[in-house]
Amino acid sequence: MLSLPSLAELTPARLLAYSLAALTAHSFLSRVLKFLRAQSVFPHIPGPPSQSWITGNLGQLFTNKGLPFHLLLSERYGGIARVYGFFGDEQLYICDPRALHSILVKDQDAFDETAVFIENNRIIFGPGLVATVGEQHKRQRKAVKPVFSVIQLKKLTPLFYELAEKLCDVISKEVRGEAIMNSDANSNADSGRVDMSEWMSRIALETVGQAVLGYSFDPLDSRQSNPYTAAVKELIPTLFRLSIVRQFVPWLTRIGPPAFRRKLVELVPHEAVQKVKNSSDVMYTTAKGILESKRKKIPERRLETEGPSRQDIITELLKNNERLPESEQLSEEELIGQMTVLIFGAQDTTSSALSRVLYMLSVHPNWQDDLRGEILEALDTSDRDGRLRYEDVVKLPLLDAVLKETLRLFPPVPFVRRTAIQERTIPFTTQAGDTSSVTIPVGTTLFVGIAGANRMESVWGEDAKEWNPERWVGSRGSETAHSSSAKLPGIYAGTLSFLGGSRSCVGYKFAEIEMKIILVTLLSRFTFAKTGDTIVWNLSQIISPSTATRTLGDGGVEEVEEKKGLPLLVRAYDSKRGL
Ligand code: HEM
Repeated sequence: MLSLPSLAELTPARLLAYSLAALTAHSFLSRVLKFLRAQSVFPHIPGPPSQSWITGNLGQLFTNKGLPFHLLLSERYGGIARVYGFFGDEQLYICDPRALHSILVKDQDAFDETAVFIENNRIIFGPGLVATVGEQHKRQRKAVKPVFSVIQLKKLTPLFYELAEKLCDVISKEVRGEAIMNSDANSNADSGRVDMSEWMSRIALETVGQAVLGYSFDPLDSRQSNPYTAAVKELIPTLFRLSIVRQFVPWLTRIGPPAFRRKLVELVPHEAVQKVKNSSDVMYTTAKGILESKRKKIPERRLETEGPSRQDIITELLKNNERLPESEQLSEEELIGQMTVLIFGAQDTTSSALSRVLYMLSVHPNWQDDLRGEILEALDTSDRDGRLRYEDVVKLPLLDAVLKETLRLFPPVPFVRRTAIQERTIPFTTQAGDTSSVTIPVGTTLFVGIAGANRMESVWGEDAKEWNPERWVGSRGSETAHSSSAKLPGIYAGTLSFLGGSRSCVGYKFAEIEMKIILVTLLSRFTFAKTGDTIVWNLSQIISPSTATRTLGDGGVEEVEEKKGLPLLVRAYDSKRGL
């Protein structure tokens, strides 16, 4: 029989363990009661049936094969669909431009990041931009935004080139090595099979490491990666695997002091939880070390004059921070938080976008040829030793079109979530094209369907689901930019790929110029073609490519084995022969 402990047996640890159990049971029971009692909060909003009475549609939304389900929601149910969370909790999946304008811009103070997002990020990254809300977030944005100015990005342009050129040199070596191995085997003897997503991931981390922290994580010259690289790479997929468990983090953070919670996490016998804890520790310790070394240089005023770190973003941030009134300054922990968050926010997103561009160009060789032609012509007329100026790179029309179209159709972050912190009635357009509205009660979870919104026919026209960079070129380009009747509230080319409003991507201009310089450099030196592999794009909060191989397993059952990567046939481009 279960017996209650006597008072003397109630040690602090036991008390906390009982509190945790009581809290979880209370939350579970109140949700079950709500589920049993509830009438629909959104009876007029269509949506898919719940898959499970415990996890609703969460299993379909948070799986690495979930992207088709995300896209299906807007295709089948229009701009607003009802989906289910835990125990019948009704949530809204929103792609409608007017509704999104309310949520992200007009009524943005009424809709904030979810507690799950904030609390998880606070534990993993510390109190940086993605782990704060309200006034604290506003204060941090004010301090961080200026360090991504065009002036600062222009200063970083030589660094972007330096790293892109280094990347080309190592890829050249790899291609030559592969070509020698293939020389008597096939007709592609001068091309090599190269995993371009691996290289895009490494260049993205090295670029953000050097440009943001003034720190080299990966000299791009060996297969070895340092503990920080491994930590950053493992973090997003591991966190995505824990998506459903992470929903409970906001309750868990109410239990006991941080030291106790840390002990609890250490005791959890789960490989993924321990991986997240280790990644978080490595990122924190590295960022703290870098910040300390930069701080030491401040009194000696050596920050402006030292080697490659002279233009990095954290140095700028430290200098700006010193100039702010004390009440607006970022604390030490907030600065460490920004460092980790900037690296984390920049790496997988940029690498995903670059991989997708290279893949699309290998699927559409005509576009690849035209784009290379544009780049070579610009380089021919440039007097800058094989490099274009910031202003010239930004202006290349085909490059701009290819990047915009790829980010529109394949946004690396296909959705984010928000929670209503104040009740609001927001407008939307029904599937029949009528104007309607929906009242969103406090506590409702909303999905901002970035990928779905970026494919809405009402915004992008009948060819919304096609990859067609032409829509951004010439007169059609200005139509796309200006004359659409329904507009999305995004900061980048009217797409939601970098979101919009006060929590939009702070590094989008950085990402844009970085990606353009990497593409200019790669395309002027190589051609990219498809291999025979089947490429699948999986969701782990951020989209990434894998190869899928079908085999016949025991009993003749077909099995699919997936391996992360994007192999492409890479060949050195000879500008004289045009090959
Ligand atoms: C193709 C590349 C990128 C894409 C598609 C992208 C996309 C996004 C999106 C969708 C958000 C909103 C997240 C949310 O609300 O939950 C975001 C936020 C953010 N991004 Fe990016 N991003 C990219 C590159 C970068 C880079 C290069 C940096 C930094 C150097 C960066 C730093 C951040 C930060 C700090 C935030 C949080 C902003 C805030 O909450 O105030 N991102 N990004």
